[in-house]
Amino acid sequence: MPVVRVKICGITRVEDALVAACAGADAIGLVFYPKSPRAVSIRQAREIIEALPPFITTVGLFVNASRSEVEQTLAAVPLDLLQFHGDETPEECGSFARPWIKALRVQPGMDIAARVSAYRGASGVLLDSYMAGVPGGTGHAFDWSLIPSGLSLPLILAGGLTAETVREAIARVAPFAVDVSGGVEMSKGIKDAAKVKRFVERVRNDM
Ligand SMILES: O=C(O)c1ccccc1NCC(=O)[C@H](O)[C@H](O)COP(=O)(O)O
Repeated sequence: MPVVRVKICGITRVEDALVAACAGADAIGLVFYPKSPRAVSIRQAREIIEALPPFITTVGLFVNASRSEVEQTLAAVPLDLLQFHGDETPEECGSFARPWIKALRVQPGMDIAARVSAYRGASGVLLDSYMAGVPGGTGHAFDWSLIPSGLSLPLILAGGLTAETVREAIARVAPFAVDVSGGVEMSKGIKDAAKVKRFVERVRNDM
């Protein structure tokens, strides 16, 4: 069975980043979207990244941010990968000389394969739940049967995953990686160490 990578998104505290790293997560997500309850400042982001051990990918998440906002963040924070979670075009996403992934929010009737193909410069595509007025971190799953097979980019599955559902999700969707936020929290932006550990264990199929 191929290894499924794990990203723990919406990290706001050094201790939660360390829990994720020690649990075996491959990546952490830092939300640079001021309206999010999980938003981090430049200073917070730097402190979190400086505390990390090596080999953990740091992902900066943006929602329709201006070019200068992204550039200022990149100049101050050592991010490995950008995640665009809004209406950014492929050209905008690819204009920062940094690897990037694009989040798409799945709705019935959407031509997922065509939307994914449009972002061909991406390192991967993250499929997330659609909820009107909420750009991400909804805590809700979407209908995985809508995902076509043979997508042209590595698939990162997100949306309402928990330790209880992630094995079924992997079995049904066979993603390259899974992404979780709300399912490993005790409150918005505050991760629950036991849930983080359990989630990663379940992905690794250790328990
Ligand atoms: O977390 C947020 O508040 C957020 C706000 C705006 C855009 C994206 C956001 N989060 C993205 C994620 O945390 C995940 O990539 C994904 O949406 C899964 O979240 P969840 O359903 O809570 O597991």
